[in-house]
Amino acid sequence: MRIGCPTEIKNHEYRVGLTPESARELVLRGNEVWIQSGAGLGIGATDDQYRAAGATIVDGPDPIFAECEMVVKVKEPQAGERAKLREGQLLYTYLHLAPDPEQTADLVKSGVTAIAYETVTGPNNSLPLLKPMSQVAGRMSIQAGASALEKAHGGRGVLLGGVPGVLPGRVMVIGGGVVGFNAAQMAVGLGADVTILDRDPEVLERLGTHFESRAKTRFSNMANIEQMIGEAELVIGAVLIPGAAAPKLVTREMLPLMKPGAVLVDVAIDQGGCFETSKPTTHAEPTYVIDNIVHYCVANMPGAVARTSTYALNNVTLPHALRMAELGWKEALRQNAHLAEGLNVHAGKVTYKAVADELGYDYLPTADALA
Ligand SMILES: NC(=O)C1=CN([C@@H]2O[C@H](COP(=O)(O)OP(=O)(O)OC[C@H]3O[C@@H](n4cnc5c(N)ncnc54)[C@H](O)[C@@H]3O)[C@@H](O)[C@H]2O)C=CC1
Ligand SMILES: CC(=O)C(=O)O
Ligand SMILES: [Mg+2]
Repeated sequence: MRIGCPTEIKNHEYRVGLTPESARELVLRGNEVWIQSGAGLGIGATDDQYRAAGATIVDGPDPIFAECEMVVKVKEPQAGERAKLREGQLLYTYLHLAPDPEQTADLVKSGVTAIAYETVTGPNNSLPLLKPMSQVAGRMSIQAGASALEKAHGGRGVLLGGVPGVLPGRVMVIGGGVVGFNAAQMAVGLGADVTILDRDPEVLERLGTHFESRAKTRFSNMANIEQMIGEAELVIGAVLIPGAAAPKLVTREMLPLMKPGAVLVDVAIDQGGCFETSKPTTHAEPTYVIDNIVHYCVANMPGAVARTSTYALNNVTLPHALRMAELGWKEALRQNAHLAEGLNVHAGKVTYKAVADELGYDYLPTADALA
């Protein structure tokens, strides 16, 4: 199969879909790999490293979109990229369609077959192609929040760990999955006063067993969120209903309950955000202030630590890419029900139920798309 990897063009996105090492694995199995010149520079990978791996370097993205059967990326295709997608082409990347009607309409119109990393499943309801980026974003969320809490950045002027004689800052993590767990780990490590809220009793139990007395857990409901929001210096939004738009758990009316200069970090912004006042920001301008509350809502947080993130992402995306290259996407999805969960759009139809429901499309079950 001919597989192409263009340079990412989203604001401050430095990751790349294929590392030179991944390109080599694909080439070793008889595939042709085309890499846009410069695509790897954000992780320090040169064109020569890709050439040494057996890849072909091409100028600009056009040859890749025009002539490759599978396009491997990181972030959702931007408008200019979507215009280049073709019927029968396979797109393998993060999509986050539920909060993104424009992207969904363009993908449907293009006829492309699109597999979203974030809805590919694994055993025990896990999301293995989202997990490494959630680990990165969860850890980064505390760094980002700590920085936003500094006075010069609009924050309350609180050091999360406190100092001897002064209490630490209070961190409230809403959603105790991969992002929430990693955020809590970092916050606990800094010495902050940490509470994690989730609505899944098994998740709460796991967190309680892991953190013991180093972090508190609490059931997530409106009463508890409303009561705790007034005490927190830093609130991390880390909920997910797979494939669906995030529920709004902190409303605009709740902001006056918060301490002036407190910080909201909405990691769930890629699924539309779990705070009513969240809107996507970029690494160039990551924060804004509403009602004295600092909001950080960067939708591609892992792009800032591109090297770590790209290698972590390739570790989990490559095995499926190799199988789709070997078997063709249809047969690979027939043989692997977890990968089949990744199919979001095919030949002009939405094939992921939560996306179809959210955006009002007819839903084509994946089984029908594979028939
Ligand atoms: N902004 C960024 O750069 C990045 C964003 N993300 C996003 O972060 C979000 C979280 O991802 P993961 O932690 O991997 O998901 P996950 O599935 O591991 O965890 C989500 C947790 O939210 C909980 N939850 C659902 N509804 C809730 C509610 N009403 N109250 C409290 N908890 C609730 C679930 O029980 C689950 O434990 C996703 O939207 C993901 O796409 C992930 C990586 C990077
Ligand atoms: C998951 C996601 O949105 C990211 O890694 O950018
Ligand atoms: Mg997006």
